[in-house]
Amino acid sequence: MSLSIVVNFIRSAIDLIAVWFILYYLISMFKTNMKTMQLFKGVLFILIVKILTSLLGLTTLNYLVDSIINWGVLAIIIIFQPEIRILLEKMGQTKMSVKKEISNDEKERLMDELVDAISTLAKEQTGALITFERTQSMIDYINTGTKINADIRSELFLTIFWEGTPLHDGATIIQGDRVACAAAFYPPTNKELSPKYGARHRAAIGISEITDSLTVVVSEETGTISFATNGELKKSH
Ligand SMILES: Nc1ncnc2c1ncn2[C@@H]1O[C@H](COP(=O)(O)OP(=O)(O)OP(=O)(O)O)[C@@H](O)[C@H]1O
Repeated sequence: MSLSIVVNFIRSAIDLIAVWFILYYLISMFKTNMKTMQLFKGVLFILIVKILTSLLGLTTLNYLVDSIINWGVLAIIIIFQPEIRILLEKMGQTKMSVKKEISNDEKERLMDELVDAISTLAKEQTGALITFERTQSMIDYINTGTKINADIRSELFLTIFWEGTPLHDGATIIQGDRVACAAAFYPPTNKELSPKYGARHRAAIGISEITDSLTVVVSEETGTISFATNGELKKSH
């Protein structure tokens, strides 16, 4: 008898700890993404209403909440398809396709090219958005732009972001030692930002909320260089 009580207690404890871990994991993944955080709050609200309507016996309201839940699941899957994919990728710790080894000399050359490009863009006040792919694949966003697959060269960035070219609108994505694309479109953030930040900075923060990438933004208005990662924008000094 007492053994079954102990077994039941252990079972309940494992159950609770597992739920706690799942919730903690989901919240820590969602907290940098306003869109998914709002969804999370919405789902929590509906669940609370569902529990209350069941407890209080409010049958009509309960029926309404049930319908919202049934259709809502389908709507969430459709609306949040990209986020769900990223979530599953993160859970499975899916890494990018096999990375090419880059020698130290080559890394140094790439750095010089990038520093040269970004400082020239800033000096000339040419607006730019350059994203570095990290562990999560950026392929969905590369597909929104024009594929380039070019070597990293300072002149290439100056050409891409020159206002006279159709490619200057949007973001350039770097995968390893290659410039994968130009003119990519990012979902902008919904965060409240200072009015001095427009669509370019919103796009940079937006992509950093849903991927682990790093984005460099050069402001056309001020020539300021900023970096967006993990849903945060930091100005360079
Ligand atoms: N969702 C987006 N994805 C990618 N690029 C975008 C997006 N929205 C805007 N851009 C880029 O930003 C440019 C407009 O920037 P805007 O002037 O509105 O932003 P800003 O944050 O005020 O930047 P700046 O300081 O350079 O003026 C567009 O021409 C386009 O190149």
